[in-house]
Amino acid sequence: MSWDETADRLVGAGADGEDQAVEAALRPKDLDEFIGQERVREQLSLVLRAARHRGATADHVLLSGAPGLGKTTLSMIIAAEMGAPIRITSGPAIQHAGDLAAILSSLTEGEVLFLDEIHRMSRPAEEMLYMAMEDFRVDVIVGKGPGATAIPLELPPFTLVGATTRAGLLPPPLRDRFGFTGHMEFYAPHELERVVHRSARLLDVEIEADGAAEIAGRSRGTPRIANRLLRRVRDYAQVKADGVVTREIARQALEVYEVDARGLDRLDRSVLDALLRLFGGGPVGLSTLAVAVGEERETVEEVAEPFLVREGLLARTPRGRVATPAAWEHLGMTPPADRGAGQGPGAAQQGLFGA
Ligand SMILES: Nc1ncnc2c1ncn2[C@@H]1O[C@H](COP(=O)(O)OP(=O)(O)OP(=O)(O)O)[C@@H](O)[C@H]1O
Repeated sequence: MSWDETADRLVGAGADGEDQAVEAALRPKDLDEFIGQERVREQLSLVLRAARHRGATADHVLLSGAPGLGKTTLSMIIAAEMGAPIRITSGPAIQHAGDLAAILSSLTEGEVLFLDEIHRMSRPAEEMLYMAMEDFRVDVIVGKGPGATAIPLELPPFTLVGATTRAGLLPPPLRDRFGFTGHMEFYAPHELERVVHRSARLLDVEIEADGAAEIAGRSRGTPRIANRLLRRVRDYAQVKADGVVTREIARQALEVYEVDARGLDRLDRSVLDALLRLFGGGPVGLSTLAVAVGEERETVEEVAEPFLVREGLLARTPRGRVATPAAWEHLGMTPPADRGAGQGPGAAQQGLFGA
C-alpha cells in the first residue's frame, strides 16, 4: 500500500479532500456543542472566561492528542469564544524564520494563530516563536554575514494555539511558554454515539440508536472516523435500503467497507493474520512481518500497529511483535498448545498468556 492509499483508508485518522469540506460543516461551533473531553473543556472554559473578564487576550494554548480528536475544532472554538479572528497554519509550512515573521507581523490584536503539527517547525522558526510568545516581539534579521542587523518588531498581543500529536517531542522551552496545555483523549463509545447522532442530524440522515451505536463502536475512539463511517453507511442505506440507518444496515455497510466489529480494517487484520498464521503469534521482527503482508515497514509500524497496540491485540517487545490472547480470539483462532502452557517461545515467555 502506498502512502496515498494509506491516506484513503476508511479508518485512517487523517483528513482527505472530501473530509475537509464535510468536516467544516460538521464542526461544533462553541464549547457547549463540543462533545466529550470534559476536563479539557472545563479548564479551557475557565481560561477563556477569565481572559474575557479581564478584557485580555487569552493565554497561549497547547493541545496534544491523536489526529482527528478535535484539535482544529477546539482552536476555532477558542477564537469564536474570544470573538477573535483565526489564522491557520502548520509547522511543516513554516520552514524559515522569515515565514513565521511574515505571519506574526500581520496578526491583529487578539487574533488566534493556530499552528498545527507545531513539533515539525524548523529550529530557527521555533526560536523566533519563543520571543514572540513571551514578549510579543520578534527580531527580524536584515542582511547577511557580518553586516546583518536585527530589527526589533513589536507584535500585537495574540493567542497561539499549538497542536501536536506528540507533546513529548516539543522542546521544554517551547512547552513551558504555553499557559495552558490540554491533552485530548480518545472518545468513549457513548460520546461517539452523540457525535454520530449530531452529524446525522446535520447531514439530514435518519438514524436509529442501534445504528449509531454500531458506527460508534467501530470508530476507533475518533470523531473524524465516526463521521466518515457515518457517511459511508448513509450511502449504503440510500442505495440498498430506504435511507434509514439501522444496526443491520450499519453492519452490512461496514462489512462491505471491510471495517470489522472492533474497527479493524483490511490492513490491520492482514497484519494480525500473518502474525498468527505464519509466525505462530510471534515474536517476529517488524521487517519480516511487513514483507509477509506485502507492505512497507513504515506502513505496518505507523498505520496499523498503534491501533492494534492500543486495542491490546499486539505487543511490541524487544524480541519482536507478539500477538496477545485477544488477537487469537478476535480472529477466531486457537493459539498453539505451548502458548497456553507457558513453555513455548514468544508470547508465552512475554507473560502475555495466562498459565
Ligand atoms: N468533540 C467533538 N464533538 C463533535 N465533533 C467533533 C468533536 N471533535 C472532533 N469532531 C469532528 O471531527 C472532525 C475532525 O476534527 P478536527 O479536524 O478538529 O481534528 P484534529 O484533532 O484537528 O485532527 P488533525 O490533527 O488530524 O488535524 C471534525 O469534523 C469535527 O466535526
